Amino acid sequence: ILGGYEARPHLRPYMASLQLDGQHVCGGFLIAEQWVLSAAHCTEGTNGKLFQVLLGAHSLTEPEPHKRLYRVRAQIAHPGSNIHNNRDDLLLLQLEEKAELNAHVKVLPFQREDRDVEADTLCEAAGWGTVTHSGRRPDKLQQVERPVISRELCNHRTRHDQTITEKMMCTDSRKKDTCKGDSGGPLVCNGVAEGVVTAGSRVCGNYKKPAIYTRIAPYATWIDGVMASAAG
Ligand SMILES: NCc1cccc(Nc2n[nH]c3ncnc(Nc4cccc(O)c4)c23)c1
Repeated sequence: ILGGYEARPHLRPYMASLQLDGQHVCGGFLIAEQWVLSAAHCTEGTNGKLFQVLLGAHSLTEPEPHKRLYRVRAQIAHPGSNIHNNRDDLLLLQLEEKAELNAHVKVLPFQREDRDVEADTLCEAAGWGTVTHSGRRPDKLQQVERPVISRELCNHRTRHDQTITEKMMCTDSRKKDTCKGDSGGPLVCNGVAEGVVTAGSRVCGNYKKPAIYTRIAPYATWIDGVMASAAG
């Protein structure tokens, strides 16, 4: 997160850190007791290795009550996701067991009504992604508030030039923005997860490249289907 600030500890008890060999790679969030939603692009370069999921954390390194690392039973990327574009950039992770819910570990509801969030709506992104252009990584969860911009503006030829589909949304990226390692985290508007951070052009903090999110509502049926079929 560029231009943000340290989150109030455990005020975002749904936040997950997707880790490989103890290293934060991507964000994610708890959508059900045994399921975390993140971004398919997060599996790039992981060589098919399964993530471990850190829940209940504020600091990535300090011991904290209710902080716990979960093994992953399955990672299911949306069938439409691919390395060449940002379309269908969603990843479902089934935890080895149900997460123990408490004050620091909670499920975040996601939007099921497929209607665009109005432009200028203030939403929040949070993550343990880089906090400087030189790539400094924070130990504690960061957050930033960003206004939604219209798809029309985001698709302008000087911005993302007609690549933003009706299954994506954008926020202004002037100075305050998501960045490397924030992918997979939720964009929360009025307490509901409306989008999942996708890297897009990978540019951070430049108003010419607004931040892009995969809207969740269009994928509610897919998400429910995967969770139902793997249940049991
Ligand atoms: N703001 C959109 C967004 C959301 C999520 C991730 C991203 N960026 C990135 N995702 N993956 C990356 N691998 C390498 N570099 C990256 N961005 C980068 C790194 C240093 C300085 C800088 O200005 C930008 C990214 C960008």
